Amino acid sequence: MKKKDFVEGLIEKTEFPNKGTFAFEDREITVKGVIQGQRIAGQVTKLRKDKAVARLVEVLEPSEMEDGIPRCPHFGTCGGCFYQTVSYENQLRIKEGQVRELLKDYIPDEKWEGIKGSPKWWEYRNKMEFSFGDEVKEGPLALGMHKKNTFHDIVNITDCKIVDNDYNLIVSCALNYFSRLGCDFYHKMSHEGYLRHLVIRRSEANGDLLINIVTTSQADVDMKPLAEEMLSLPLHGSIRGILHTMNNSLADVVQADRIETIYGEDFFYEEILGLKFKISPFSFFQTNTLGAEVLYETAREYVGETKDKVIFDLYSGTGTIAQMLAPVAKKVVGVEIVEEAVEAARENAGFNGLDNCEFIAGDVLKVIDELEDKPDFIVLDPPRDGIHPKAIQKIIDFGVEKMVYISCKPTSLARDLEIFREAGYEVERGGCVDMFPSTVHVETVVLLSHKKPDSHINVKVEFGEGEDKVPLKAISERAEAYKPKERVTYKMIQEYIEAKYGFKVHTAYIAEVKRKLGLPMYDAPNAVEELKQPRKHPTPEKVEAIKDALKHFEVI
Ligand SMILES: C[S@@+](CC[C@H](N)C(=O)[O-])C[C@H]1O[C@@H](n2cnc3c(N)ncnc32)[C@H](O)[C@@H]1O
Repeated sequence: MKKKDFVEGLIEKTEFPNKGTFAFEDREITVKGVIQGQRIAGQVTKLRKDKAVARLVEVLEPSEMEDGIPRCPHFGTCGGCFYQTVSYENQLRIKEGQVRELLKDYIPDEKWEGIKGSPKWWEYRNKMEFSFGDEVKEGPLALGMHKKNTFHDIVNITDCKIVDNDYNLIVSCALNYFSRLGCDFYHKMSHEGYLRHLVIRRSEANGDLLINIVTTSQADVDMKPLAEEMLSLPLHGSIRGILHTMNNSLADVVQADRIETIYGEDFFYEEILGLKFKISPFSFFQTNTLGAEVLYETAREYVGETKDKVIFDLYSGTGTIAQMLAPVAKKVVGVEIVEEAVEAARENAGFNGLDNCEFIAGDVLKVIDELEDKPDFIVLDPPRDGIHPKAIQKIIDFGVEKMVYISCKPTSLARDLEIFREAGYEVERGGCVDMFPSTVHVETVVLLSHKKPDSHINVKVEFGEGEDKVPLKAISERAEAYKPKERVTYKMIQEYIEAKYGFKVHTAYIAEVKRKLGLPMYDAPNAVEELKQPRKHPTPEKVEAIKDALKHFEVI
């Protein structure tokens, strides 16, 4: 086999999010963007001894899991949905299987509680970010989603099925307006051009819409006529506000240098589990409102009894979880990095009549050191990349008995669970909630609990000389033998090695040698370092020196 060769095979299994493998000649071939059971053709891009990586060229035969016709005319070209040909039941089966496989070392079968589906499979999104660009290089202006497997090309969206049709009408209206005016889109490479994104948010509770047109300030276009055209569209819902955000940053993210309200207000209201939330243009809110109710109910069940407890809601967004728990807790403290979301959370707590919530703006990693309260319980709901390893260590240092971790990326969760496990936490309950039908994404919720002894036994003894009595001398001898040894730190090992061998060893190397020897890792803050440098390994000379130090300190 050579690079660029064409290979063919039946996808035997896939791992999250959609990476499949099949056997070809004597190699295991990995290919992205496939479904278990598909027969595919690929082209080899990387070659190793008994493995290869291929790029998907064509799906030759569908999988047995694919029993539907895609609803959306953009399916296949648009980079948004992936599973439209798969029945919803099978989508859940695939996602659950992938998460189970990924977390099998952390969640035993008896602790796994399955996957819960989204109440709505279509038109479920309450927010969509469309991008301006072109469908082909130098082509006419386009507005829609990124094409599958590309960063630059856009597919015009006219009939997206995972949003309400109001979104499609607004997108077409904006595209027509800017095309008529001959406006150019912002080119990421040259940083020239005007139009960047169109972000639409919609309340599931009442259909209200908030429209945000994001541009650079490289042109001066009158947005009022566009607002009037949008307001005359035959929409199901009513437009609550139309905003124009100026963003001149080089990064391809929706953020604001300046926001102008063209029409109405710069917020709208959403309802979840009977609570009301004010949502502003830049604050995080779960994108599937009804799915979020299922997620939050699952989390609430995992949290359990909250009476008289101080709860930390870390990565709190607009404070949804905090406010759901506050009515039956002593106090809830939310920490969130987006200030606007924190302001909204405070305001929301006011609407909902809650006076035992405190919301703090800042990075969890830093704010955590300044918190005055001590938590009895912690809820974690970090962004996709998971929790900063140093923040995990600080969270562990609170020493709470239980935590709930909600994750929107199971690979990040698996990485973080390793650190929690090393600190003595194990998963007591775990399951998935699907908030993103037709896409590869899925939420996972786990309840972490600090390990306790399995059981206690009571033994009655009498001390002294004579039958059935335990002599005091024997006790003192035994106590000497069982006296806990001095805790051997990484620093002690490093100093020993430097003094004896004259070189330094990284804590990550010590951790690696300890792990290979099967030693307990509860005391390993260096897991952090290890994550940062996953590819480096100690030389045999350093391994021997570390083992020697471990023997010296009677660790082995
Ligand atoms: C997955 S969302 C969860 C929000 C909220 N729990 C909810 O359900 O709506 C993650 C949140 O973490 C916030 N965030 C990201 N990095 C952060 C950090 N370092 N410190 C605090 N908040 C952060 C994001 O702004 C976002 O609101």
